[in-house]
Amino acid sequence: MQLKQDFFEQLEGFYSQVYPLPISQPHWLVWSDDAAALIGLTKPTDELLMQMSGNHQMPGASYYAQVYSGHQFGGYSPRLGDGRSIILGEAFNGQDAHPQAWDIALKGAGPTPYSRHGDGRAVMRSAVREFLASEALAALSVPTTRALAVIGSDLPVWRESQETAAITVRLAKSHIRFGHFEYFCHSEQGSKDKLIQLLNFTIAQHYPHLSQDYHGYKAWFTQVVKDTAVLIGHWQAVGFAHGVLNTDNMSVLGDSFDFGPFAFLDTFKEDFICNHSDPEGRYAFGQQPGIGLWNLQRLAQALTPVIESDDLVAALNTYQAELVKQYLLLMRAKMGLSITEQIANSAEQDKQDLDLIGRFCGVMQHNMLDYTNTFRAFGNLDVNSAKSNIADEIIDRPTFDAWYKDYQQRVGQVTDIEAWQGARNSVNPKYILRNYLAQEAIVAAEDGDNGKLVELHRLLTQPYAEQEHMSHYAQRPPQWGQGLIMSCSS
Ligand SMILES: Nc1ncnc2c1ncn2[C@@H]1O[C@H](COP(=O)(O)OP(=O)(O)OP(=O)(O)O)[C@@H](O)[C@H]1O
Ligand SMILES: [Mg+2]
Repeated sequence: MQLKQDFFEQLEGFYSQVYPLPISQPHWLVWSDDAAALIGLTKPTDELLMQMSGNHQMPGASYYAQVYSGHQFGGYSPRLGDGRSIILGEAFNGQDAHPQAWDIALKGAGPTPYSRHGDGRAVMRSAVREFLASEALAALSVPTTRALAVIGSDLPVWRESQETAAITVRLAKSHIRFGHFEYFCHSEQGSKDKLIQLLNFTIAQHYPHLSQDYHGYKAWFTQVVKDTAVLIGHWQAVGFAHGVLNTDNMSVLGDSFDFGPFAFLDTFKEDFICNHSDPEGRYAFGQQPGIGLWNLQRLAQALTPVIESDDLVAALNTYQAELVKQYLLLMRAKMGLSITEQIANSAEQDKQDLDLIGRFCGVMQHNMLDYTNTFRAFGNLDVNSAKSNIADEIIDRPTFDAWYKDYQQRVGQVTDIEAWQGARNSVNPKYILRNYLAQEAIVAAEDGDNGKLVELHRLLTQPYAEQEHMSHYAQRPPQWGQGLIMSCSS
């Protein structure tokens, strides 16, 4: 692993230098080999543990917290910033010819100038949830930040009751959020130069094919619109609810970012709310596409000193089509709706397929079916047969049967049924990070046994594989774990 310091060296005034406060009795709770490989690390050594828990200094690290603001639940917070996350620099695998650099951030490393009333810490349950969500989404090919490890400690922290602190070691291609641009537009008014400096840096680092001029800025914003649409298309298809889609939790790269009260759907419910602090459902599952656009509008507003309104609006107008395109691509694969060139270019076919998908979602909702398991059942479906075995639990049979007839007609006669089923199993996961599974792993870890956590992480790195003796992890939640709503306190 090697470290560079582009953000730190080139963007003075965009962060505060601050050192982690050491934690006592640090220990590795869980580690991701896959994430480690991204930056050329192989194993969790004792020295890395001391460095990433803030007990030893890491050679070449800079230690800083970035400043940003953001719209939270619709209202503008003029100054947020990393209140509990300290970035060490940009790490890369020195062996690669063209390495991707990843910021290393210690989330929960202690107070910073942006901590306001917070303690700068993260509790173990939230550090574990961030780790599992990052690595599970990555294994599902959903754009996301990554997590290298969780470091446990015996440091007490207070939330509703006493808990212990932990640190998630986060890897992100960038930590630049919509909120960074909002800060330099609204909170540091008159700092158009800084806005442009940040834009140029972002483009140079992450979009080197774009020019650092008006033409490039426009193209860049159009790309952010697209990447955000693609991200949300992924979430809607995989059944992921983020829970806190404030603009300070939106990465400009379109990666899933900041995992708090998120949930993967168990029972399909369009208006499912996973965040205890969101009784009105601003961030309910089905609201995410609209919220993605609302957040992009806030980013657009912050860019008005640099980009003409007409150009911003033109870019925003591409959002819906991009999202639908991505969603259709993924849903057609999940359901085995073939895509020929003719289909790919037919707006009428898009409409018909969206209707077919929507009717199926209606069936799932009405019959309270499990989202993941219902799609996984397409891998056993004899689609040539007039009788479907997708789900036994369907109560409203006539609606389903009518749907199934139309579905069969769209799919047509399948000649190689095994190949067709195999293709479904390669895109419909058997294992997802169900909230109750995370909860069971956390409770065991709080009792000093991280075995379940390690096993769950390993399982989720191969979500499409059958994995012998693991089928119990694919079960719907027991009663206590149904519709778990997480609190924001973390
Ligand atoms: N325990 C804490 N101490 C200090 N600041 C905190 C604490 N918890 C949250 N914050 C700050 O409150 C704001 C909103 O928190 P939010 O939960 O969105 O982010 P986060 O989970 O802390 O971090 P990130 O967005 O980097 O993943 C951020 O500025 C965050 O740094
Ligand atoms: Mg956040």
